[in-house]
Amino acid sequence: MTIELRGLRDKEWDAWFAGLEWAFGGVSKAPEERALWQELTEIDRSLAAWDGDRSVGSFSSFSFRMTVPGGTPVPTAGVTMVSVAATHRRRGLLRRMMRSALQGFHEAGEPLAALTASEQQIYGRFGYGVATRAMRATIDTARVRVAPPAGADDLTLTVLPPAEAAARCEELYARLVPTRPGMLARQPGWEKLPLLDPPRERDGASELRCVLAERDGELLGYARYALKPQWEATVPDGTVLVRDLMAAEPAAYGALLRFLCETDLMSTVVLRDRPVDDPLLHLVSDIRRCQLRTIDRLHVRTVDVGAALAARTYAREVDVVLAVEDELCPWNTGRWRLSGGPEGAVCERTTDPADLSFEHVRALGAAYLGDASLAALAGAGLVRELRGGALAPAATAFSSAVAPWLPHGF
Ligand SMILES: CC(=O)SCCNC(=O)CCNC(=O)[C@H](O)C(C)(C)COP(=O)(O)OP(=O)(O)OC[C@H]1O[C@@H](n2cnc3c(N)ncnc32)[C@H](O)[C@@H]1OP(=O)(O)O
Repeated sequence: MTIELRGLRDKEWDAWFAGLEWAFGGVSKAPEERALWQELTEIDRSLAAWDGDRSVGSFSSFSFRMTVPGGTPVPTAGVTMVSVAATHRRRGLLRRMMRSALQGFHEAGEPLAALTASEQQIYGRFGYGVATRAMRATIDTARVRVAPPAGADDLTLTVLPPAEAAARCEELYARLVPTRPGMLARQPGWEKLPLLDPPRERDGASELRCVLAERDGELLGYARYALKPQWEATVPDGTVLVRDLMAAEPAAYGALLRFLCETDLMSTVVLRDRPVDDPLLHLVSDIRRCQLRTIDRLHVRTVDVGAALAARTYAREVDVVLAVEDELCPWNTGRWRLSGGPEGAVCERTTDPADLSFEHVRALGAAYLGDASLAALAGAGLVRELRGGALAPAATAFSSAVAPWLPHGF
């Protein structure tokens, strides 16, 4: 039977989203979360696959602006809500939707696409590389101390319901977005995402709380967290579950981490979605008792190689010819001269011989925000040095002083 692929219509959203929920295990989202995803869905960027009157595939994207090295926000298609019904899987439906979407992003002038994946192994074949990683720390606070931060004496900490502080937290978040490649500027509606706290999903934990760090009334950091009390016989053994922690200065960061780690009756603090260069690595007394784990987070695809490479800056002067092969986005295939440095760059087609070859376009996505080093990618055979001496300076140029980071999925 022929599967019809077409744009989603408003009135079809429920059936379309129900198909997505079923593909993700069949548990419906809590009503408030479902309502938020409906509000956030950009209908005109959503694809639906129909087998007769049955919705058998979903695909959407958000019109994000992502911080790239240099701090500029760049239009980025945030691929999301991807599913194919179990009855129709592995017949190329996702590939069809992806091809059609990438063509659309290209025509709309969005040089980048990005996603957070349900399974890491799905998207490399479509040219997405792992561009940011997320660190999780499970801190044994009975053994681990956080040193008192310098400059924190005049900070005030206040705990209150997250909704009461939401507007001020969003303001601080917006100030921090340009400071890390990978961060996404939040559009209207997105500020509700970190506040979602459906009671049925708390699994024995408290409702969310927000702790603010302020100096003379100025907000310098915040953390949103829940407490999960537990007792081992008569010994308190609770957990602090940290949803997010953002700080504009080291003293505020240190004060918040110390506050969370010193919560009475709690013996574990779990921080998820931290950058891989999180300051906690240097503040805790015993890193081995923090059970660090790193996973892939943001997968990035260069939809338009020339525009994408020209949109970021480079850590040092670079003048290099890159050879790219791109089956899914054939407009990228060819040779590109990238020249520029810390102030900006241009990237144009050339017929000059290539210095570096990207054996798979996903390597370009992995290196784009500065997380994966070109040298490491070359070590894995994904980048090839065609002119001796070209790799090392290009690897330095692509690097980022701070680890790229996205503190949430979408
Ligand atoms: C950004 C996001 O929204 S992430 C969410 C992704 N969705 C889910 O995980 C929900 C559950 N899974 C599904 O709905 C489906 O299995 C999907 C969407 C992942 C895949 O859809 P399909 O239509 O089966 O994929 P399609 O047939 O186009 O496969 C294309 C290729 O990807 C491979 N592939 C697809 N899914 C997977 C997977 N989960 N693991 C490994 N390989 C996969 C296929 O084998 C095929 O490989 P090939 O190019 O070598 O032939």
